[in-house]
This record gives sequence, C-alpha cells and structure tokens, in this order.
Amino acid sequence: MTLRTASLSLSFPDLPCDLDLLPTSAYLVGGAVRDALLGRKGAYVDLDFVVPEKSVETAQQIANYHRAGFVVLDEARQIARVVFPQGTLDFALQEGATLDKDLRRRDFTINAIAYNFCQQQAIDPLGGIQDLQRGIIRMVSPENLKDDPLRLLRAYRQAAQLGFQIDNDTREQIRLLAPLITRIAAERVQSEFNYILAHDLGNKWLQYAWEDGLVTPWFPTVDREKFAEIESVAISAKYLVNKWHNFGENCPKWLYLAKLATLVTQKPEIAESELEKLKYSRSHIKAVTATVKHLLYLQTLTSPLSLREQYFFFLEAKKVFPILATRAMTVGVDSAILIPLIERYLDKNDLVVHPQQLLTGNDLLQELQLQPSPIIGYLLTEIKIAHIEGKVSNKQEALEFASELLKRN
Ligand SMILES: Nc1ccn([C@@H]2O[C@H](COP(=O)(O)OP(=O)(O)OP(=O)(O)O)[C@@H](O)[C@H]2O)c(=O)n1
Ligand SMILES: [Mg+2]
Repeated sequence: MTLRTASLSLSFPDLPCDLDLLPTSAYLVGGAVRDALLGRKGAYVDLDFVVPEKSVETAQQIANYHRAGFVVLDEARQIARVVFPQGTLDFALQEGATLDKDLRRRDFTINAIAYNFCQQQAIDPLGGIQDLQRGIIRMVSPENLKDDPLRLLRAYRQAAQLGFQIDNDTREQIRLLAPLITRIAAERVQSEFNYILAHDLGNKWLQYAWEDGLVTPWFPTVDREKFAEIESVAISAKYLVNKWHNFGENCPKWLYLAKLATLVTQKPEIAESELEKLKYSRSHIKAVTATVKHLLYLQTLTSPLSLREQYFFFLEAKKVFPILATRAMTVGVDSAILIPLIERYLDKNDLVVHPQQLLTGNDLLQELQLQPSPIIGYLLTEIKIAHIEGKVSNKQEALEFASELLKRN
C-alpha cells in the first residue's frame, strides 16, 4: 500500500510545547491537521498525536519538561494527555501495525490526514485534502461508521461547524445505519447535540439529521415545524438582546436552552425523561422543564394577568424567564400578555418581579402577638401583594393591613 504524501508546511503558532521534544515518528492527526489545512483557528488548542510506541512515556516526558499537567486517559489503548493552560496534547499509540492502518480506522477522510513536523509532510491515504478543498464530509467506509455509530451524528455536527456538505453515498449509509445511534453512550450523543445547537448553522444540520433518523430516537415528537420554531428562537433572542443588556451576556446559554426546550416533548414530565435519558445535568433539566410548564400556562391565557397573578407567575418563572420569553415569542403568545411581562422583567425596580419585604415574620409575631403558624407565611405574601397593588407602602401600613386581614378571616 503506497501512502499518498504531500510536502507541506503547516504552522501552529499556538503550539504550547517545544517541537524538539516530539519523537520524529510522531504524527499529528485528526481535527488539528484538518483545521490547520483550512486555516481555521479554535479558541482552544486540542492536538492529537499518534506514535508507533511509548505514547504514555512521551506524554510524561513532555509534561515533565514543561511542568505541565499529565493524565493517562485510556490505559488499555495507551492514550495520555499533557495539559497546558492554553490547551491539551494527546498522545495515542497508533492503532494497527502502521500509520496507514490507523488512519483508515477513522471516521471521515478529512479527519484521516496525518502531519509530521520533522519531515513537514502530510500523509493522506484517503484523499482527505481533496475533500477538504471541496468542502465534503466523506466516510472512510460504512464499516467504520458501524464500528462507532456516534460518527453518524458527528457528520452533521462537523458539516455545521465547517460549513461543509455530506457526500451523498455517505448520507445514504447514515440513513441505513441510523438506528445504531441508540447504542451509543448518551453522554457522547448529548455532546454532539450541544455542539449542533450552539452553532449558527446547526439548525439546518439538525433538521437533516432528523430527516435521516438520528434525532427521533432521542426527541420523538420533533417534526418539521420545530425547525421553523428553532429558527425563530434565534430571532426572538436577538430582539431581547437589543432590549436588555443582561440578556446579551448570557444569550448563548439561554438561546441554547430555548432551543432545547423546543426540541423536547411539550409536557414537563416527558421532557424531563427525554433529557434524563440523554444525561443532561439537573440544572439544565430543571430549566427546560420549567420553561415547558410555564409556556403551557401562558398559552392558556386569554387576557393579561392581574398583578396578583403576575406575582405568583414570577415567583416560579423568574429564574427561567429569559428562556421562557424567547420561547413564548416564538410560539406566538399574545403580545398583550407577554410584552408587559417582559417590560416588568427588564425593570430592576419592579416590585412584582422583585417584591420587597416591608416587614418580617418576627415583626408579625411580636407586633400582633401571634404564634408561629402557616398564617404568618400567608400574611407575608398578602402584604407583598398589597404593596405591589399600592395598598400599603411602609411597615406601619403593612401591620395595619395584616391585622385587618386577621379580623376578616
Ligand atoms: N468517533 C470518532 C471520534 C474521533 N475520531 C478520530 O479522532 C480524531 C480526533 O477526535 P475529536 O477531537 O473528537 O474530533 P475532531 O475531528 O478533532 O473535531 P473537534 O474539532 O471537535 O475536536 C478525529 O478527527 C477522527 O480522526 C473518529 O474517527 N471517530
Ligand atoms: Mg479534536
């Protein structure tokens, strides 16, 4: 088997380690070679090296020399990582007897190019450089997709990230193999979905992945309309960013959660189990299910909420309000209902969203000579609402209001 080689000088200005420490037989592989050939630069250095022997020892030596972090990632496959503040270098033992065999076990041709720093030479047995030039994601073989079905989803994620197309035969194979995606550890699937959701072009590729059968096993109620909704989620978020400075800061996170809240079944318990299956964190699950729940509520309303209703609404919905507002705009909740809520939320001094306590439970116990009981909580709530409604404005008035309430009940 002849290796297709090309003399090439790739530059890695952010390389955190001394090149002289690399064994001459070390080859850079995977995403770093692909991205360098494309002139793409990530925020984080993530370099994968393949060596024919002593991968763990090599990593250890480089870590020692630079006083960098060192961790063995996979004892059986002899993969170790050197950790620098600006990124990581992974060293793996070549899989198979030769580098060529190692490259032929990988997912796509564009990811199966190796680069040797000493010889300044690229090894490209599968025509990856040509595919890079054409912007095509092409499988190495159907067997390789079967070997690790996460690769099915990686195709769409990388197409989104690189602005590439998936080759027709590859997409055909992916459709055939799509049911295998359920065999993959949920954490790995989640991470691919997260990349896709976070990317501007992600929606289009998520829709293709859905058309090809890779989304339904995880989000069974997704249909074509959902993708139109996800598209407008981004537009709603832009509207909110313009209105609200704080939203801008957290926009990527909220936007991503609003997209996730679009994908799940619009019933809180079912949404919860879908996200649990994908091993989402408790805080993500809580945010999404609360969004689904409050959205259903807003959709049932036929007229604006009273101040009292708004108080109870924000008590529960405040934490997820930006996500909820993004979703609510998307599904067309009546603006007569929604806009006043948004305006309120944007006002830092708004009493409905940020109710003030004119007095404490202890004040009530002492001044009105009460015993501790649930009545205290009830009174405190009613005082807050009376304050919002402009019926009381200081501690004295609040006490009088509370004793009136007690007399009436
Ligand atoms: N399921 C996978 C994961 C990875 N790889 C191979 O391992 C390399 C490094 O993997 P990873 O860092 O996960 O992906 P990258 O392609 O480098 O993409 P990213 O920019 O996300 O790091 C890939 O390029 C590919 O050659 C693979 O064949 N199959
Ligand atoms: Mg990588």
